[in-house]
Order: sequence, then C-alpha cells, then structure tokens
Amino acid sequence: MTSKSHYQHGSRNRTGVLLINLGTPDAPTAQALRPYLKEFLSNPRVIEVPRLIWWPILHGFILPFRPKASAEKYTKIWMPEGSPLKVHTERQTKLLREMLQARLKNPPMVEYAMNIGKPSVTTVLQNMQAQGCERILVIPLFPQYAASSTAAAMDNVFMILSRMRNQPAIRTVKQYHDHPAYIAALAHNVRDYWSAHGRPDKLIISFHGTPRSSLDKGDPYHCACQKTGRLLAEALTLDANQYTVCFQSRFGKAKWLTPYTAVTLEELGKSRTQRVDVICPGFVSDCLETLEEIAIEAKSIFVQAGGKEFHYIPCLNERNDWIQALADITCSHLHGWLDNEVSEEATQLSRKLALEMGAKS
Ligand SMILES: C=CC1=C(C)c2cc3[nH]c(cc4nc(cc5[nH]c(cc1n2)c(C)c5CCC(=O)O)C(CCC(=O)O)=C4C)c(C)c3C=C
Ligand SMILES: [Fe+2]
Ligand SMILES: [Fe+2]
Repeated sequence: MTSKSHYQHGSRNRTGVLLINLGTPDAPTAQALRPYLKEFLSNPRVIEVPRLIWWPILHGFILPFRPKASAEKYTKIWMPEGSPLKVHTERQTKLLREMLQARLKNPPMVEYAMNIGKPSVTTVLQNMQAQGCERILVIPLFPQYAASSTAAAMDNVFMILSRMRNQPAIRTVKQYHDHPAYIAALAHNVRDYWSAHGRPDKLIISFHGTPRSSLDKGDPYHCACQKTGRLLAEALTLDANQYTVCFQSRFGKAKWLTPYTAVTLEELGKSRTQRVDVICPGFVSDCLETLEEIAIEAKSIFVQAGGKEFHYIPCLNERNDWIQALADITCSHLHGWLDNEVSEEATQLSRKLALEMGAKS
C-alpha cells in the first residue's frame, strides 16, 4: 500500500483530470530506446503472442537491433525541447488547464502522464492525491479505443489503484472518436490547410494499425477509425472517391488492419495521382508515427512510385478548437463532481462554436 494514500482528517477534496498519452523515449538514442521498447513490447495488451514464443523473439531479434534503427528515426524529428509527443502533450495540458480555469468557477487540477516512461502514471496519480484529489477523471489521449492503447493505459491506472488503501474515485473516458467537437476540430484543421495550400485529388485518412487478429477477437478500434473517417469526410462534404481510410505502422509479419497506408500511397503514385494530402486523426499530437513515418517515409513511397505532390496535414496539437473540444469532453464527464459550477455562458459559447464548424454526428 502506498503511504501517500493515507487518510488525513480535514483534507481538501479536489477534482482532478488526468490526461494519459502513450509515452516516448527520453532521448533519441539507442540507450533510451531500449528500455522504452522493452516496456512497450513486453505488455501483453500490445503483443498478444504467448510469452514463451514472444520472449525469445523480443530479446533475440528485436531489442538487439530496433533501438538503434528507431533512434535514427527519432533523431530526424526531435525538437529542441524534446520529443514532439511529449512537447505537444505538455502544451495541451497547460492549455486545457487554462481553458477550464476560464470556463469553470471551481476548476479541476489538470495533469498529464505517460503510460510508458516519464512522467509516470504512478508519480502523477500519487502527486494528485497528495494535492487533495479525491475524484479523478482519466482521459486517454487516444480518440479511438483500442485494447493496445486505451486499455493498456487503464490497466496501468487500476494496477496503481490496487496498491492504494485510500483510493480516489475514478471516472474514465473510453473514446471520443465521434464527438462533434473533435470532428469539427479535425474538419477545421483540414479546411484551414486547404485554404492556405489548395486541395488534393485525394485525402488519405491514416490511422495507427493494430493486428487483424485484434479485430477478430472483438476490439472495436477498426470500427471507431472507420466512423471518425466517415464523419470527417461528411464534415468536409467529400465524395467516396475523394478520400480513403487506411492503416499505418505495421509491426512484425502478421496481418494488420488493411488497407495499409504505404500500399495505398504506392498504388496512388503508380496511377500518377497528382496530389495526396494525408491526415492522421488517431494521433492528437504529432509524433514519430506522423512526422517520420508519414511526412518523410510515406512521402518518399508516393513520390518514388510516380506521385507528384504529397502534403502532410499536422495533428490537432495546440489548435484552439481542439482544446475547446477537449474541454467539452472533460466537462461532460465531470457532472456532479464540480458542484454544478459550470459557467453557463462559456458552455453556450463553445457549443455555438462547434455548431458553426458544421460537424455532423
Ligand atoms: C494511436 C494509438 C496507438 C495504437 C492503437 C498503437 C498500437 C500499437 N503500437 C505498436 C508498436 C509501436 N508503436 C510505436 C510508437 C507509437 N505508437 C503510438 C500510438 C499507438 N500505438 C504512438 C503515439 C507512437 C509514437 C511514440 C513517440 O514517441 O512518438 C512504437 C515505437 C517506435 C518504433 O520503434 O517504431 C512501436 C514499436 C504495436 C505493436 C501496437 C498494437 C498492437
Ligand atoms: Fe504504436
Ligand atoms: Fe469495423
């Protein structure tokens, strides 16, 4: 049992919001990548192969080579302040905190943690409790639920709680793949990009893949991605031939969700498509999988196959409409936890904004 959870008479009761992202290495080096990849790929939620078979593969074939190869990729996208995933997550947390302070009379504490690496969920949860958070709303920064991302983060939270004598009350957000304000922010992002750079022949809506077997076992992720893609296309009034939903980041030899982004782009290049724009709505922050795998690798696949122009549309990152959406999602899950202290005026304003952006559910 952790000592931080000891009950003290007269403690202040606060509400907290904990944003959880996947996690990222501390540095773009093989030394930093090794423990990161080891922890990530040892999680049975991520790799569902029996341990007896997986262990020799991980330790014999992956950990001796992948850290160096991945570190080289991270080097290409590393920001002066650190890993893009961490930099954007940190900024989003600060902006959400400020937005909730503006919207609510009694705003919650807002923090973020990484499921792998730092700041760890353990440290942040203990800190929130030490600061008096008796109620914590957990929001994974994955709009589409997958067992390998969302459930892995929730497992971590509940494992930490299982060691506490005095647990906080917990609420969790499963997913927000079809939330009107999230879809509106995505649509606005694309429209802004097109106003500045013109339109493509095709919009590629690319999501992180998962093994095909996870869909067969009942993971709703594929369905959630398809719905986000369809709602985004509807908000942009695109015909079926003007967009494609596909899946990137295949890991290993097994079949993953199809169509694969790389294969789709190669085919479009071969058929001499003039211009494609790629957006990755499953990532709310730019990261290795968008800045390197899409903006660099996928671009080269398309151009080498014969395509002309490739544009990568950045993630939502610190966009105001996305922070508004995150605040809407947060507030809708805090009912009864803030003594009804929502400023009605601010809520109406943000609803009006979302409607104006023309999102459909
Ligand atoms: C958006 C949700 C994500 C799902 C679902 C997901 C599943 C998944 N990922 C791997 C393997 C790797 N993913 C890696 C990086 C990575 N993955 C996500 C998100 C999801 N992954 C993000 C945001 C990132 C980027 C992290 C960053 O630091 O920028 C990596 C590490 C990089 C590398 O070496 O390629 C691996 C490995 C599996 C196997 C999986 C589902 C089973
Ligand atoms: Fe991943
Ligand atoms: Fe589906």
